[in-house]
Amino acid sequence: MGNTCTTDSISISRDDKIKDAKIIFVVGGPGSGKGTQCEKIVAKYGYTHLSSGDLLRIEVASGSDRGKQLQAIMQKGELVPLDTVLDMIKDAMIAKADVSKGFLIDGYPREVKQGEEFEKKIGKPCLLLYVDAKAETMVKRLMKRGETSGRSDDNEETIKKRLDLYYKATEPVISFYEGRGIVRKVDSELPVDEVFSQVSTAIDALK
Ligand SMILES: Nc1ncnc2c1ncn2[C@H]1C[C@H](O)[C@@H](COP(=O)(O)OP(=O)(O)OP(=O)(O)O)O1
Ligand SMILES: Nc1ncnc2c1ncn2[C@H]1C[C@H](O)[C@@H](COP(=O)(O)O)O1
Ligand SMILES: [Mg+2]
Repeated sequence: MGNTCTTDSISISRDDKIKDAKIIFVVGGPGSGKGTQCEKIVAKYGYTHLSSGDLLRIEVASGSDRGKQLQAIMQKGELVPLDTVLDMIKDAMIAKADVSKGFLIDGYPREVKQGEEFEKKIGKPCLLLYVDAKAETMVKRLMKRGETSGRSDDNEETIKKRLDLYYKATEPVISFYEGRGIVRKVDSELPVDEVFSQVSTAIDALK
């Protein structure tokens, strides 16, 4: 049997390890505050934070050929191929499955197709946290972050492309999951702790 890890007495497929995992999608525009809120969720609830952007940047930092290709795409503010990012998330989930209380999937899905493929290959989310902020606020935050982040996409030209793509490709994801009744919107114009209070209410309401 492929894709299997064997112990002394039982065989557990890699997919089985995450099939019943608690999954929370964290979606919002670039610079809306997804990563900031995820850090606070980790501290309070002990969930595992997996940011698709961070996973991609790790690959870029490795200097691999694949990392170089990814860097070129991200620098332009475009989306990397679906299979690449989904495989990275799945591998990271499996690696943490034995110790994880639940997964925060930050920055994914970026388009409806990504959500559909995630559900086919991994499982269904129980909540979509929608971190909402105005375009103007997001641009200001990213320009400020760009002074120290070292992120090659935190510059005016790429920020504009990331924002355009967010409105075109990612906002439909929110409508898609609203149809399922699992979207909880938080107002990320507010100070971080006030946003987190709304986030906590949404998480505490989960069974
Ligand atoms: N509620 C807030 N009020 C003020 N500043 C905030 C707030 N939330 C986040 N920030 C700051 C922290 C960062 O410097 C910047 C972007 O936040 P961050 O959490 O990194 O966004 P993000 O993860 O959604 O962006 P990206 O999509 O680019 O990864 O804004
Ligand atoms: N889910 C994703 N699909 C395609 N491309 C992605 C995804 N998550 C991140 N990326 C690429 C494209 C983004 O502009 C950069 C940075 O992501 P971020 O969430 O802002 O850290 O990575
Ligand atoms: Mg982030």
